[in-house]
Amino acid sequence: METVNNEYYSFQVNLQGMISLLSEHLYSNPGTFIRELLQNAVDAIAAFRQLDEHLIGDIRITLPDAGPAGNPFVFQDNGIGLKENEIHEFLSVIGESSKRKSAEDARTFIGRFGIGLLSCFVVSDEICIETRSAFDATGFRWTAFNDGRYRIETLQETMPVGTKVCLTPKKSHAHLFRPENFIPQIKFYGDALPEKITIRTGKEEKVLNEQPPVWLHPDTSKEALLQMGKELFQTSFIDAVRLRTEAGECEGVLYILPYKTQFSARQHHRIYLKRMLLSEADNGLLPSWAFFVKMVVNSNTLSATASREFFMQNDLLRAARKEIGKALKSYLKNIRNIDFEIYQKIIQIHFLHLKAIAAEDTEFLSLILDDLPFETNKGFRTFKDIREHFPVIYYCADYEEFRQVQRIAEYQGALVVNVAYTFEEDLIKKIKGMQPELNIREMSSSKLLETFTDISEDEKKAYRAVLKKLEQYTKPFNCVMQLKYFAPADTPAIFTRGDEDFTSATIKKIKANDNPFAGALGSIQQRAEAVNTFCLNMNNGLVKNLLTIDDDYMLQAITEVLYVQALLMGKYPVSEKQLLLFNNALHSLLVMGMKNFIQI
Ligand SMILES: Nc1ncnc2c1ncn2[C@@H]1O[C@H](COP(=O)(O)OP(=O)(O)OP(=O)(O)O)[C@@H](O)[C@H]1O
Repeated sequence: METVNNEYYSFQVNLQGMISLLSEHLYSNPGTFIRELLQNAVDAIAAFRQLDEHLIGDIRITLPDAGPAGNPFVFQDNGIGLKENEIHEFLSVIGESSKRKSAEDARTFIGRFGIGLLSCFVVSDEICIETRSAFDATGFRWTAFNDGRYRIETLQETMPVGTKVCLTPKKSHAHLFRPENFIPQIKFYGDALPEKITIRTGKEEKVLNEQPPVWLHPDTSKEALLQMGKELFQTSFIDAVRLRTEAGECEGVLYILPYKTQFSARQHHRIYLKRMLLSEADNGLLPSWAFFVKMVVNSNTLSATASREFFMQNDLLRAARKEIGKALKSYLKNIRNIDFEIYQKIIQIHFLHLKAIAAEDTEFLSLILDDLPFETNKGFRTFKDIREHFPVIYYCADYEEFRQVQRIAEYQGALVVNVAYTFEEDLIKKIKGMQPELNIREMSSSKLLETFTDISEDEKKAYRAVLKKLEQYTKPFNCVMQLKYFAPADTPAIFTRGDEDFTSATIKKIKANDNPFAGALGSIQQRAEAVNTFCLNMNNGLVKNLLTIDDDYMLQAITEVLYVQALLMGKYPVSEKQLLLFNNALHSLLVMGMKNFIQI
């Protein structure tokens, strides 16, 4: 293929377009220039420190005065500065950076893309930089305009080694330079920096980071770390765990939250890169199961993306995450022996997250299993309590199933565990494998129904008349009457809600399983959609006697009492109307009893 006119052309960069791209898309907040200036100053000091290891970093910021004749905005460092050729090479070429000459540079410097300085154009139409290199006696002034022009002058006056950035705030962004906005931002990004940051407003001068961050000091007590966590996140954490990784050279503190969190909840953290704040998002440093943790952490060797708001998702980050996960697990494994009170608090609040971990870690599971609480039809119980008190441990892996089954199980005195979360089902199966001596069985409504036996054809004939009467009594409650044999015999009746039990779905399921019981359920299926079921237990002596009673008045009263009693036993809400019915029926029975009418 031939080029038109046999010529090559160069791409042109529209600087205004670049600025708007950076300000509106890449950098999420207009205060980004503060972070970029700070980071350039820190990098310049780090570069100088390679020549003079005793250099004490000094960053001085002057905020502009309100009046037109007041101080301009100046951001000054005592870093390595720039020679004239470096000004042309690095400052004046977008995308060029002096910080990626060697592999070692990535360890030393935060910047690498050569675009950070452009963020100053978001807040100022002009950038003026005075700089003197550590290798030069002369200083230079570089003035750049947002239309792409720049100018270099030799400074007549002497200046110390370092760099001074002067900006003239745009009217629209002048508020960002006011002390009340600027100081919190610079503190936010620079509170952990080792370089001294001094800020001057009017005639006042103040050092912003006098104290080094306590969380980076290895001798800081747990109390002091907790206190710091409280100030930082306004939360009284359960515990503070020191953290150190080889990959990414991370160092910091993991805080255990004192409240329950959702699995999808995103926590705010404080993530630093080379001691400058990078982000409050977790950035993939925490394992996916660690939702109950907040962290303050600094990494010396992970890499930031160009937006400087995230870490690059690479192998090093993954290795660091693995180490953090390991450290957290090892803490959880040990805390039981170190501080049982803290351990119990963690279990009580974060058991769901711990179960998720235990489902994948057998050693961890065996350590905490007995203390883990499970939701059962008899309330929350620890596994120890469950295995000690119930010879058979039933479980339901589906919440709807659990809701259906728990009531019937309740009548039968059985214990059913709700393992609706996927990892809980995995967990219970794992426990089954680990402790085969335990009788752990899956339960479902269809399985429970299978334990109910229909009455015989002869019995149906014999009880047809009385059943008709009973149906009339329960009709106002939208109830289907049934006579079945089921355990335990001392439960006279059970109630199940139409949408919970004998639904067409359940019946379909039983049919699909080729269950011989399905035929017996056929008649119910037609009425199944909305109606409730009131099922009398033919194993129960009282029920058997009830069916032989001739007195309609008494038959109705006993039926109504049994009905409300079944509601109560199944933990269904009892309406005022039903309670009134119960009282009236009981009253009738008492009256009849007193007249010595009851002979059962
Ligand atoms: N305060 C400073 N002292 C010395 N050199 C500086 C200073 N600020 C900027 N520079 C020079 O200007 C270059 C461009 O700076 P810029 O902030 O645009 O990008 P960077 O810091 O290299 O990379 P990044 O875009 O990742 O921040 C730097 O590589 C550095 O050589």
